[in-house]
Amino acid sequence: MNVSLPSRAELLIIYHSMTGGTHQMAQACAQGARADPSVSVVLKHASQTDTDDILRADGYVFATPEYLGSMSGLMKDCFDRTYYPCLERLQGKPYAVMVCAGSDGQGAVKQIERIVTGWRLKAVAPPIIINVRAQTPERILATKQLTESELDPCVELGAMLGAGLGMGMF
Ligand SMILES: Cc1cc2nc3c(=O)[nH]c(=O)nc-3n(C[C@H](O)[C@H](O)[C@H](O)COP(=O)(O)O)c2cc1C
Repeated sequence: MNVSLPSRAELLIIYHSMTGGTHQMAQACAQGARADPSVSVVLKHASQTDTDDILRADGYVFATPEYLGSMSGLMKDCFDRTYYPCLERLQGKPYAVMVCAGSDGQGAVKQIERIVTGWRLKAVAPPIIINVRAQTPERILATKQLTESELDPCVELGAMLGAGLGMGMF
């Protein structure tokens, strides 16, 4: 007899990072979400994320660095490749945004919010921006090491999304 188990809700965390900060944020978020074993958590680099990944998921975290006042080029490339194939097919799914920035971060948040408004996604948490206080070329290009307390909000965001998806709350 074939017994098909109900499929687990999936949280897709899409990230890009050049000097490590956003990657750590995305990993912390995944760690928080994995506290709920009923949810499948997929952590994917933006360059490896395609339309099928996005269509399959039940909720999203978009994690990007802020570069030159906007999201990173590879994160934008991910939206460029998937925006129209996913249009009208994601209505009402929950999302959150995380940005790692040198001193600002608002530009990247605004851009992502505009794009996913087109997808009719539903924001379920305020954006998280971590500022690494990097404003000289040396500090900007240095590998980032975020502290546990800086990353705590990312873990909490993941836990909230994981629990919410697990319970079918969104
Ligand atoms: C080309 C470039 C442009 C940047 N522009 C901005 C910016 O407009 N605003 C800002 O707050 N930080 C800016 N930064 C700083 C980065 O956001 C910061 O270094 C952050 O750690 C990047 O995330 P990552 O460590 O995940 O790569 C810039 C960094 C680079 C390399």
